[in-house]
Amino acid sequence: MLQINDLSVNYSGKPVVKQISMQVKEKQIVVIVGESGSGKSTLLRSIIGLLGENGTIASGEIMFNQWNLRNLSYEAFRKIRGYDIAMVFQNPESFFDPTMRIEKQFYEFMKMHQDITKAEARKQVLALLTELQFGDPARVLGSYPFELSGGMCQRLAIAFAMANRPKLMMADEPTSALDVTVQAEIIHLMLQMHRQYGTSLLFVTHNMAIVEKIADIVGVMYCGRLVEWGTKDEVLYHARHPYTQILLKAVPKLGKEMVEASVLCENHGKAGFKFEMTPVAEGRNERKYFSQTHWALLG
Ligand SMILES: Nc1ncnc2c1ncn2[C@@H]1O[C@H](COP(=O)(O)OP(=O)(O)OP(=O)(O)O)[C@@H](O)[C@H]1O
Repeated sequence: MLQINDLSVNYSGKPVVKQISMQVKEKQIVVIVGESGSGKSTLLRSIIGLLGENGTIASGEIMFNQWNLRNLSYEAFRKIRGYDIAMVFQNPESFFDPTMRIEKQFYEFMKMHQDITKAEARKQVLALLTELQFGDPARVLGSYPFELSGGMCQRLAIAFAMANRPKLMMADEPTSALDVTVQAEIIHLMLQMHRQYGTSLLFVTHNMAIVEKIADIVGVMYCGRLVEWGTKDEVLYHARHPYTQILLKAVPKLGKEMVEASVLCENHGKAGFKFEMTPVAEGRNERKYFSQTHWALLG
């Protein structure tokens, strides 16, 4: 679905993303990790065509289905953005227009891509929010962004991104500005979208717990390069690049002193998340131990 070949990106002539090749297949979840400043956000922004004034694609191609996104006109790109490819950003509050009620913002967005009436948009959005277990969707639609919490705004931003049922949803650290319980809710919501609609996800995070929880494929960026690429198990348990090995070692140590957490995340929505902490016995299955412990770091 998304195929990137030999992509290099500069800011004011300075290389920031260097010769990256990667792909996201249908219904796949790809997670990109890497140190701060390694170019993760720039990679996502170049895909969606939002590099800003001083950013340029120096070489390479970005194929999305039949389109080479580099060659598209502004108008053609605008049609794909928000319809076939959607993006969720880090700070939910800045995503919405503070002067407009949420309902109007959904309508304005949806009518950019669909021939739709206000009433039909409202019906569809109410159905979507109900499906996503928003309590009192009508009240949410009637609110201004400042009347909603950061977590609610981010969940809405995801619903917003899903309003046109994109094939690919990209998310740039969508949880880092939120508290840990809400972080878990956001991940749960994205997984729900993925399962329900088969939406592919391309996700940037610093949080290895999220990698362990959701990734099919993991890419590791270092100094603008994609230095590791493979299935989650390949990267987490058989990392080849020294940077990945260091990154994994830097994750809070898995020792006897750590606790295991049973995360009842599938029950989320009604009762919220619960973390049940019990001591870990020595010799326990390492994979399960890793997964649950790290996921617990979210909470
Ligand atoms: N608009 C810009 N103009 C000039 N340099 C920029 C711009 N945006 C980012 N950079 C620089 O490009 C490099 C890559 O930034 P980018 O935000 O893509 O990294 P990142 O891996 O997403 O980092 P983080 O994890 O901290 O968000 C950094 O050195 C950053 O300072």
